[in-house]
Amino acid sequence: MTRIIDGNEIADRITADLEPCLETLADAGTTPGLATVLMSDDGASETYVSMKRQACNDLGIESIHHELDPDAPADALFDRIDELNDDPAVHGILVQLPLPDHVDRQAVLERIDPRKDVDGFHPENVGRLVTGTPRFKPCTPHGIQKLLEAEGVETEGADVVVVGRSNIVGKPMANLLVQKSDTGNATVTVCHSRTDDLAAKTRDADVVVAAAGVPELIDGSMLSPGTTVIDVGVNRVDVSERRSEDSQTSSDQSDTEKGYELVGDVEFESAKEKADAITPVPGGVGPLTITMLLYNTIKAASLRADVDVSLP
Ligand SMILES: NC(=O)C1=CN([C@@H]2O[C@H](COP(=O)(O)OP(=O)(O)OC[C@H]3O[C@@H](n4cnc5c(N)ncnc54)[C@H](OP(=O)(O)O)[C@@H]3O)[C@@H](O)[C@H]2O)C=CC1
Ligand SMILES: Nc1nc(=O)c2c([nH]1)NC[C@@H]1CN(c3ccc(C(=O)N[C@@H](CCC(=O)O)C(=O)O)cc3)C=[N+]21
Repeated sequence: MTRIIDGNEIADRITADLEPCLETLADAGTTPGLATVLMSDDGASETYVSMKRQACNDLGIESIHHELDPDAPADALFDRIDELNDDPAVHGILVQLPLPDHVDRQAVLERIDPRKDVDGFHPENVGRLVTGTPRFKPCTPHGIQKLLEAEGVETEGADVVVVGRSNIVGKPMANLLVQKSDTGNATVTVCHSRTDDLAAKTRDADVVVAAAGVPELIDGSMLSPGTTVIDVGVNRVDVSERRSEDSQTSSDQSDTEKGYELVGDVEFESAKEKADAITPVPGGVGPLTITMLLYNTIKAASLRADVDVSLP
């Protein structure tokens, strides 16, 4: 029987394990604060930021939110980051991506104080990760590690294919999996848009991590029996478009109301037939990303307060 991995359940368990860490910090007089910065009108970005803020409020992390007009000059964002870097109530800073075209994304990520960089995107934190001395592990790959661990999926000696080489998912995922550690020790192949014969690579894998941002790129014909499939993709696909191309698609009422449906990078129905275990979209990797953001914010606060909180 194929296991459908319940990301919400695993995320809830880790979140519950974070509660005592917050109590330890409270005893030391610290309430962690996460600043979110949104410079976009994009509906998906607004949704993700509000989910992050809600998760902070639910756990007892202070959420401090800033919005900038997408047409504002890049300097307005740099100035805001400088203020947040200097604000003692702020332990973590998350600038929601993507940013408008006129803003240099890498310059923005480098402007964030690396000790407040709870995304783990600053070059200092990337360097630490690659050299095996991580401070903040990027939330999505870290969440995937937690998910594999919770499901008892052994990475040591496993052939893992990561589809995607972005700085936010694919590359840090590959870096974590090759580390000499209990949750690493995998043999990793990183695929991307110039990869020749992707299906041959994924068919040879014990674990496939799909993070290409291409709806249903990976289907069952590209997988061997027994594979663990981790679907990172969260793609909004127009409901009417999808209905006309596939009359079998079952969309619920809420999809119709929203006008879009969430689709992963994996074609779930055919992949499920081959996989040993598979994450759904929604309800797979996404909830873990948010939980690991809370984790990193607590870590940032504990490093600053110099208090050992025994993170899970
Ligand atoms: N669940 C979660 O928590 C999160 C989900 N996401 C989702 O994950 C997906 C990936 O995000 P992100 O990494 O930011 O995306 P990017 O667009 O930054 O990167 C996509 C990567 O996939 C590669 N790629 C694109 N098309 C193909 C193809 N046909 N075959 C093989 N590789 C391909 C690209 O190759 P190349 O480098 O050659 O262009 C690139 O390396 C998106 O759907 C995003 O919404 C992202 C973050 C968190
Ligand atoms: N600085 C920065 N850091 C990020 O970590 C970051 C970012 N920018 N920009 C965009 C991507 C995407 N991302 C997601 C997080 C959670 C879900 C998530 O929880 N998804 C739910 C469904 C959400 C819905 O209903 O729309 C799920 O999969 O179950 C999805 C996507 C973080 N990202």
